[in-house]
Amino acid sequence: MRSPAWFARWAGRHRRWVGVWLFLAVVALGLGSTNAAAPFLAAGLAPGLLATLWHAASPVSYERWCSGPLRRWRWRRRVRRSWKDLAASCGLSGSVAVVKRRDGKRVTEHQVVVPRLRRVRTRGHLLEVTIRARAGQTTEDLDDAAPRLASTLAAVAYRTRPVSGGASGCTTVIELVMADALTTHATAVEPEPRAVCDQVRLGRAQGGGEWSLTIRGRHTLVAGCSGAGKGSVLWGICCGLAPAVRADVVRLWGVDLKRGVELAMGSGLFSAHAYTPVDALGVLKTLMTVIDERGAAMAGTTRLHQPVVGDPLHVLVIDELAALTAYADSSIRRDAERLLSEILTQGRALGVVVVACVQDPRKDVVTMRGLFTQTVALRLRSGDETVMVLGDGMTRVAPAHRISPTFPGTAWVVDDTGAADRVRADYWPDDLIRDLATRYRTDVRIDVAPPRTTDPLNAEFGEAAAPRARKPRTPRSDRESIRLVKDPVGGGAS
Ligand SMILES: Nc1ncnc2c1ncn2[C@@H]1O[C@H](COP(=O)(O)OP(=O)(O)OP(=O)(O)O)[C@@H](O)[C@H]1O
Repeated sequence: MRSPAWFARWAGRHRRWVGVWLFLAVVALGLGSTNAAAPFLAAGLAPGLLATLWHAASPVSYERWCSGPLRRWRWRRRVRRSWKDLAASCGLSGSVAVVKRRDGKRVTEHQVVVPRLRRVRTRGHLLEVTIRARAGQTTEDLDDAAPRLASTLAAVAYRTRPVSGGASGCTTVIELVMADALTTHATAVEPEPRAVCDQVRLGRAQGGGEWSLTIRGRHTLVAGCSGAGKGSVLWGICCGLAPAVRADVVRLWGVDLKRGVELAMGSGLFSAHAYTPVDALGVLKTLMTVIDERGAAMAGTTRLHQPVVGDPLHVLVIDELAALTAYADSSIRRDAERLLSEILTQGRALGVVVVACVQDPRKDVVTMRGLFTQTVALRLRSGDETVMVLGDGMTRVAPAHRISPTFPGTAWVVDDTGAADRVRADYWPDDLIRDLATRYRTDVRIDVAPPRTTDPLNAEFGEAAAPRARKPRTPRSDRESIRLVKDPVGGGAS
């Protein structure tokens, strides 16, 4: 037997049917005078109607109303009503001298002028304030006032963006995040069974909207210290692409030098995987072959590869890039850096993209950091690391080093407009990954193990794979003879 609260919640979810219930109840009551069964029908409909009314009057709905439309209305009203005061306290107001004639005398009055408030609107947890600069003010002045406005209105975060079109040169939108939607943990849900490869949904943005990441035509670097939640971003991408993997519109290549602990869980999604440095070189070399073949086929025809069934987008997923580029054996490291740099510079347009995770984003660890075209900055250890990952001047607008360890999966990203946004990836439980990897298993398996023979094409791998033969030591020359050769003046050298 369901509880009344359950009925209330159910009725609340289906409240759009309340009109239908009302209509049917009225019809049933109307028929009641002629049809003996009608009162019973009305009695059957009445609980649903009562549940709906109860839900509408319940404290849950009142709270939802207060935290939803009412709260948003209050935010908007506060800005509109006290705009002059807000502008003055944020340093946006100024004064102009106006000369007037009073009783035949010239009087100079000082008038307070504020930038014009063009629009105030709310979207989810976002309060958007569109401001047009007053005379003598620049959009930089408006940008500088944004943190002050955010703190005056008790906003959680803020960002500014220019307005496009019209008198855009002097108009700015200040987006204030009024409530933090990212404090709650969200578990990922299975993706729609559509083969999409352009973008994948990874989680939520701080304004309450969705966070999606573009995959096609981008190389992605996911940086974050241990426990920052790189796994959520990695599996969000792999599992989001799962329907496309099954349809062979996308092929995933996995490199996990942490003994495959992470990627082996969803191995069914990967056409090829490498859990040792030597196999990783095999994966990179095979992808270079794909690039060479595609380059030859696409030359003069198209500039961006269009993935189709059988001619897919290749996504190379590397968990802990540093294991390959910094901590591997020096000969492997050298080859890996060269091959990966080539893939990063040539692969994007040819339908070969890289998604790499790294704990330590320093240049000596990830030498090709600058070749990635988009970055996701999860929790980092210092402001310097934020600059390394997101770029100069980003510590103020996208402080990834200030993300709390209690909110794993939270990251700062820079969107296509160049504005920074705080996002949180959904969590992917192991069971869901395994289940998806079984159901969307790829039929394409590529063997990438480099042959350990003397095949001239794979000579470099053979060399890297096999332990190098030690060079025989040159016998040391006699110290005396060296001294004599170096000192011809002393005579008797020959
Ligand atoms: N999106 C998320 N939401 C909530 N919790 C998460 C999220 N992502 C990860 N976590 C939690 O944080 C823990 C660490 O996550 P994860 O293993 O992905 O971190 P990592 O950055 O890959 O760390 P490492 O580099 O050490 O492997 C997970 O066990 C999980 O409990």
